[in-house]
Amino acid sequence: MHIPQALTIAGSDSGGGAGIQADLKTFQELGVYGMSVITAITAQNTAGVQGVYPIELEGVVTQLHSIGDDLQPAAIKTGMLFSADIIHEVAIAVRQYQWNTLVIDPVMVAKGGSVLLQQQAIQALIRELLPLAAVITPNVPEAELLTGSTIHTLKEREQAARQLVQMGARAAVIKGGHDTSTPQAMDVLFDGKQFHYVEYPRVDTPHTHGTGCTYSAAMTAELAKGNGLLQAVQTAKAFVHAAIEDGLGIGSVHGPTNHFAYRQRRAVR
Ligand SMILES: Nc1ncnc2c1ncn2[C@@H]1O[C@H](COP(=O)(O)OP(=O)(O)OP(=O)(O)O)[C@@H](O)[C@H]1O
Ligand SMILES: Cc1ncc(CO)c(N)n1
Repeated sequence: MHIPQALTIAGSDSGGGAGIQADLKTFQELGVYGMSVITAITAQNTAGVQGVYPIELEGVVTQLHSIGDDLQPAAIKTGMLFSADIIHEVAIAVRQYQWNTLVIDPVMVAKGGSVLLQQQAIQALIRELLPLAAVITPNVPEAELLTGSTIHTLKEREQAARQLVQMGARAAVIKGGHDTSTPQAMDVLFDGKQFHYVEYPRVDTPHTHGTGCTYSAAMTAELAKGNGLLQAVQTAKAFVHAAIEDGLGIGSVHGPTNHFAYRQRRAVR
């Protein structure tokens, strides 16, 4: 039996809603065998981030080699990378092991404002990792920092997606989760040739902890199965929308999404 395999390189979220935990749950729900390289431990819950503890560089490098020397992930995603040094080592491993289907979720700050990527690491992300990306999935504030442009309108989002491709990514998805001015949560995909618009109604809920991680992990899982990018983005959008809509009501503040929801809905159909 062939099981598609995927790798996440990201931070641990003790609360289980974002980071490595969200990624592995999403891989499993979509029928993909998940592996992980942990870059940092965060002490985190639905109220916020209580602590960030980066893994020492040698520990990250050894994990990368443990995977690359033995296992063959068909798709890889990055989430919280924290430092320029970690980004540098990840870029070396991506090239060495020819991890060509790379999804970059350029995680920079948690929803409560805690720093998950050091300021001086943004340039390393742009220079070293972005040119290796099959797709990069920033939200609007992340896209602004990566491109150096302010983004208010749809035209500006399209321009930013095009610019990220000019900067070396093969494709870019600019997410619309932060734009509460429209009733639709619309994401713009530029695949290097064309724009595609993937949207679902915005869900009025405080329980959106880990949406970005879950979305990019679902995309990675679908790419690991051999699906094309547009199909992967569409399935990922359906997955994260179900996860937001059927929120679990766990924790006291910004609860996690429901990683079971997409599979459970399909089972009852
Ligand atoms: N309230 C909502 N209702 C419906 N869809 C949403 C909502 N919030 C976010 N989304 C969708 O969830 C996906 C993840 O986007 P989001 O903008 O939340 O990512 P993010 O800000 O990177 O998340 P994170 O804070 O977890 O890093 C996108 O497809 C976005 O459109
Ligand atoms: C570990 C981790 N990665 C990513 C995010 C962004 O949601 C988070 N809150 N925590």
